[in-house]
Amino acid sequence: MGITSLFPMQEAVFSYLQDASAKRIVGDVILCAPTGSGKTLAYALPIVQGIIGRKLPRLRAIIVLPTRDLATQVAGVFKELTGNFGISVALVSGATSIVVERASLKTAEILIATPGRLVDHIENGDALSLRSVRYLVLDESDRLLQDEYQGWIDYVLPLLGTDRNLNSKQAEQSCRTRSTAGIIALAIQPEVSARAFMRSGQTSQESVRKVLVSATQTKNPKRLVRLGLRHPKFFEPISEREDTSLGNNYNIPSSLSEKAWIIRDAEDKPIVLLKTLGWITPASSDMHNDPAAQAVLALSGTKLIFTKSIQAAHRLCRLLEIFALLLGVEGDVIEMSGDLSPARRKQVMKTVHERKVVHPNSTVSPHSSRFLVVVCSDVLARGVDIFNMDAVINYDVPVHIRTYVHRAGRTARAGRAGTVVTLLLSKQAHHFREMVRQADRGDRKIQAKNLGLRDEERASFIEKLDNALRLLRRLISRETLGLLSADKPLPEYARLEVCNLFEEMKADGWAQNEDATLPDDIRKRRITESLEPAKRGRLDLPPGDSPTAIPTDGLDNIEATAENETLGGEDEFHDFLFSQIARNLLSEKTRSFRAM
Ligand SMILES: Nc1ncnc2c1ncn2[C@@H]1O[C@H](COP(=O)(O)OP(=O)(O)OP(=O)(O)O)[C@@H](O)[C@H]1O
Repeated sequence: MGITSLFPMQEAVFSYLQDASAKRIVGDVILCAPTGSGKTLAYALPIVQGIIGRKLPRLRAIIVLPTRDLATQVAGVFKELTGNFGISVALVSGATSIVVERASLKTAEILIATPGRLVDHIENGDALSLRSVRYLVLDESDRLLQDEYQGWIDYVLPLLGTDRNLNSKQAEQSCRTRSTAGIIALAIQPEVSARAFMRSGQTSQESVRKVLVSATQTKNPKRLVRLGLRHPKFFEPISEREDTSLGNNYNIPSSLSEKAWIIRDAEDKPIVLLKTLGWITPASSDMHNDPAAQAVLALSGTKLIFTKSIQAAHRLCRLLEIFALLLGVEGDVIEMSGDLSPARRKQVMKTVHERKVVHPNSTVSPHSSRFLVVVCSDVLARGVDIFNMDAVINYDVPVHIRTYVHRAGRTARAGRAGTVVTLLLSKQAHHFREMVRQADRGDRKIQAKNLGLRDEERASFIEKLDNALRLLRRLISRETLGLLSADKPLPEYARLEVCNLFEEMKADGWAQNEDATLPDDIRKRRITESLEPAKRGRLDLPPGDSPTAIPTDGLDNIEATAENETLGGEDEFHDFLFSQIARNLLSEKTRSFRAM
């Protein structure tokens, strides 16, 4: 693991939990610390410490995470920590068959689970005794407390620390009643009722400590109350602000540099992205005056590009694959989204962690000077720990500040430097500014710049972009018709088509690398094709391919995203309720990690 000392936040949480366990102090924990600040170890260490030396192997801790990928990641951390102590860690997330999972439950002392799979195992009466459970951790708690997941809480909570023969239907019923009563009481008379509510109904869970972990803790009282927290202890970073009663719920690492490029014309967006990636550079004479020149990130290294949907990620990935060939840049572009098969996702994650090349037709071996660009949907936005991520680019603006915080948090982890760049259309800039302002981030600033293309630049590049988009359209169209696998790297025929654009691009000086040549496999194939027209005909696209609509920036309709970005009235109501609870109940709140 290579960790020599603990971060202050980890020390604070560790010593509190150790002390509280030793003295049998009742109290749950709410940990709200920046992305990449080591929250996993903060709760994992005290849990493991508490189990070491226990003679009877029993299930002592359940850690719940919202996705399979995150559960797998956290299970890895626990396995590393417990390796030398013979503590059994089980993972139930659907990553392996239910039979294999069931077998692992028999001896499990620490269980890492996704909510659905956890309920499945309990419902099926699998070898899962919850009687000795002492910790319930909700990692990414705000996500786990969202509506679509809440069923699992109602189901699991009443069973913790009890014999499992408690009728689950009864338990569910009692919990529902309690929650509804609680929220109504809070709304009417926050101070008195909520205290009484939090004290009540804890009979079955007295011995279970709940730990809520996120960089963006929920402020929604309805969601918090149903957990029946007891004397919650808040851990959050020191705030300079006077009014800290609500705490800073959106934590950004201090080593993160935040930028936003405002783009006037939607169709310039892909070109601005290429510039930001350092794939195309402005003429050297412009370097001092052109803001784009200062905007460019280092070409090498690993970057993560977020798009608004699975489809958008796929299109952008394809487009970048095409441009990587056209511009002769040395690196790899890969896609990561929920649409990929589990095997492919695993392979991509391995690649990202190891920074290796996965494309079978990639000819260059892994090297630090080669870049790796991962284009993804929000599947990678939360919790995923990628050690060597140099920058995050929001190609599509995030629709909520929470999403912004988590996406940005994939870089600048564990005190390292990192950059997040958000590409904004002029129309979106106002909303984005408002969203950031409402997040109440103290003195943090996002460096914003207008970043258009000069007319001559646009004139010279737009034709290449059009050609690339035409090729992209045909690719997508073939995938839609089921003639191509969207799960594979750029197919052969598309790479051949790229040849036709390549020389043109190079002649016009757009190639990032002056000496760029086509990869050998394409060059050889191209010569063969030109000698054998019959064969070439087979590779060409059918004439009837219908183009897929690619509006505005040439990729998708961005304006639709901007319109969806509003904070609902319900959120405001919950914010109000939460503020009441926070002021009235949580006076024990820890204001700094050190001042415990
Ligand atoms: N004390 C430490 N010293 C050095 N590195 C550490 C330390 N603790 C944790 N790390 C490393 O910091 C990285 C981030 O840790 P972790 O994934 O727990 O962050 P997190 O706070 O949960 O982030 P997120 O909110 O994004 O989920 C990991 O690679 C981890 O190994």
